[in-house]
Amino acid sequence: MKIGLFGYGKMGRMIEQLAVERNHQIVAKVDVDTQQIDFQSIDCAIDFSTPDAAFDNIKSCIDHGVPVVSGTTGWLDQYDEAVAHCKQKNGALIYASNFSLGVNLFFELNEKLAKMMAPLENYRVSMEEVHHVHKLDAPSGTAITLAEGIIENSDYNNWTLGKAKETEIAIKVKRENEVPGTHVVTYKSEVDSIDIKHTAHNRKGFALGALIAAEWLVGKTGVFTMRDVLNL
Ligand SMILES: NC(=O)C1=CN([C@@H]2O[C@H](COP(=O)(O)OP(=O)(O)OC[C@H]3O[C@@H](n4cnc5c(N)ncnc54)[C@H](O)[C@@H]3O)[C@@H](O)[C@H]2O)C=CC1
Ligand SMILES: O=C(O)C1=N[C@H](C(=O)O)C[C@H](O)C1
Repeated sequence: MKIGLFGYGKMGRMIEQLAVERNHQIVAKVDVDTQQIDFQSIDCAIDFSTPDAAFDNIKSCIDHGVPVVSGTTGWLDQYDEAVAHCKQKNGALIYASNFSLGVNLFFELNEKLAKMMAPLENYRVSMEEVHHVHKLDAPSGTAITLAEGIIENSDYNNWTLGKAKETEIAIKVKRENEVPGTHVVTYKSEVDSIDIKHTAHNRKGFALGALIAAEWLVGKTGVFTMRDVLNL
């Protein structure tokens, strides 16, 4: 497959490395200073850029008939517009806040646990996410997906970075050194706590998941999630 990388930073470079191992070709490396893009040469675009660049990148790929795998976080206020645009143009799009296979299993576990905990009034849920100091957005996209998974399966109705009201999930954000990404969901009562935790040891899992999504997406039209890709 001929891949166009949109964003040639930490993730773009990691995807390049794994893509070559999987016999793909990188035909475009688009970054902030790129002037011209040969869309016709691209079978699938993979966008790991910045919150303010992602939507325009996705839109122009769709406008040029190029399927897009989007991993950039922090742009979701424009997600519905991207979905509508993709459907209108008969394009192909997958967004995931986290492409790692482990995290996608963690998302499923989180929803199941939320359902089990919902009737137990003695427990309160909270979350913590830890990332490297270069990260532009907070909370992480993954933390937002986890919070949404709890909200869909319980009486909680919102998340907050501040002091949580009765129906809100408190998310604590930490930025430390070069941490690739750690997420913890905690249910705490007076007598005990239940924690579920995912720790990324490096960026390979994110990159592999994005490549698997790209391989799956080519030849399809529509808006998809990693649930579709992994058949969860
Ligand atoms: N969904 C997932 O599995 C994961 C998502 N991410 C997200 O991916 C994004 C990128 O992460 P990193 O590679 O660590 O960041 P990075 O800062 O290392 O790379 C981002 C790159 O995008 C470039 N860029 C800026 N404007 C651009 C534009 N208009 N078009 C194309 N490129 C542009 C920057 O110059 C930089 O090289 C972040 O939003 C991060 O949260 C990161 C890891 C996993
Ligand atoms: O910026 C990162 O590095 C990461 N971003 C994603 C997020 O916001 O959840 C995924 C992963 O945690 C790494």
